[in-house]
Amino acid sequence: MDLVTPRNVHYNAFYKRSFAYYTMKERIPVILTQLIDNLVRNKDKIISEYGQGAGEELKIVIGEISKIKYEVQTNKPLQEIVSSAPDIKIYNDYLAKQATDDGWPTYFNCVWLLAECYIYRKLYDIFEKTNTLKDFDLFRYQKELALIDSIDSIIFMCKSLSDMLLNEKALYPVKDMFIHLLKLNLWGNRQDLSITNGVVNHVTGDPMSNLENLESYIISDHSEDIWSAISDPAATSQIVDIVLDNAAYELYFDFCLADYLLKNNLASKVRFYVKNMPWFISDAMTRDVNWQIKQLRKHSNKYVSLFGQQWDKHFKDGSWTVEVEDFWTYPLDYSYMKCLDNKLYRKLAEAKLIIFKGDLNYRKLFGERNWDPITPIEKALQGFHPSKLCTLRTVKCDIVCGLRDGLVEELEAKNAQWSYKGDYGMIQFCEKVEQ
Ligand SMILES: O=P(O)(O)OC[C@H]1O[C@](O)(CO)[C@@H](O)[C@@H]1O
Ligand SMILES: [Mn+2]
Repeated sequence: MDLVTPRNVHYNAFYKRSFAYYTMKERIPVILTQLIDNLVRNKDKIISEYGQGAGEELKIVIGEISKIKYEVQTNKPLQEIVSSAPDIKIYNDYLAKQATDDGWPTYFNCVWLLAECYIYRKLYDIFEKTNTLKDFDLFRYQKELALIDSIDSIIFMCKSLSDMLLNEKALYPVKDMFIHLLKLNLWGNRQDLSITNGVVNHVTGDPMSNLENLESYIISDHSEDIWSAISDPAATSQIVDIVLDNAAYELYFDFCLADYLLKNNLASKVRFYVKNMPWFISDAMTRDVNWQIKQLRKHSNKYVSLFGQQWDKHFKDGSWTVEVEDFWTYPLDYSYMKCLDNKLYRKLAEAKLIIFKGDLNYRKLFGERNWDPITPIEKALQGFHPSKLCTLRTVKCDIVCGLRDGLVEELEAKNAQWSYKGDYGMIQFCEKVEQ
């Protein structure tokens, strides 16, 4: 039995020495069990909001989630999804494409990205098929709790940034502060809820004070190149696109970075791309963005509420927008975008810089293959070059590229599972490559 994913091949839970295997074997069953527990625990709350009929439908929903768990644990084939939702054809066609002479893909013998996305898509499908719970976001309570549980750190940050972002007093040279904010933003990605299997961490302390200690954990740092791109006086576009990842703590830092871009004329418009369905537990949807702005705006701490008001204004006057696109919840890596969603590809091409947040975006950018870690980023993007782009990602799985020769071996010698916990960060940049 092969244990290790061959070079350049897609990750797949078939290879036991991979995070894909660990995800299917250990993480997904725990995540699904916790989901069921949460639904049972919040049953009364859900019924009070969605009506009596929701009580009966919750039982069906719970049965369906248990069925997915059973099918993962017994390595069943990923069946076609029966639904008229427009993205389902993409799923079913891609599933059919993965079928081999050995048969249909199964959870433990399938491209990892497809298997994991399929589970989240199936979960949404269960709710879509109800009468009363179509709009219910099964991860909503966890996302909301995540903001409440990180508010201490957010208060610290709002106070520290108030001179610069509320009163427009320069504290540092523009470039230095941009790079600080980039790094704070990177570490915000540690707080995703799927790596903790849905458990919300209490985040405390001043994030600024820890920044220096974390410097040695950044294993690839192209901050200088990102600065050059964002401050390029010859740039013809003043749009910056942020392909969001997680709501709550991470989203707070996305707002800080975006505000800084506006304040310093590094952008005149920031477009935030959200998910169109509940996704990988903590990923931000439109509702999460609106809810978060509202919570900040009405917070009792004066700095927090001033920021909330300012950001609300950015959305109201159109300098910030929330963009909903279907592609982000397809089971496909980004090399498919140009062909499959050329409109989105061209939209991204309007940006001066595209910022991709988080681990899942990293997997999708680089095709989720077992690259030699020194593979140049340009190559690993496999033709995805809509504009200048960067990724801010804490490492939560084995996919890496663009690293210095020998680095991964050094990290592995320290801890064989160095890449699994989000301890390390990567800030990588790629120029637009003309094709
Ligand atoms: O929120 P992020 O940073 O995309 O992280 C979530 C990802 O990390 C993992 O836990 C490991 O890659 C995946 O399950 C998931 O894709
Ligand atoms: Mn996420």
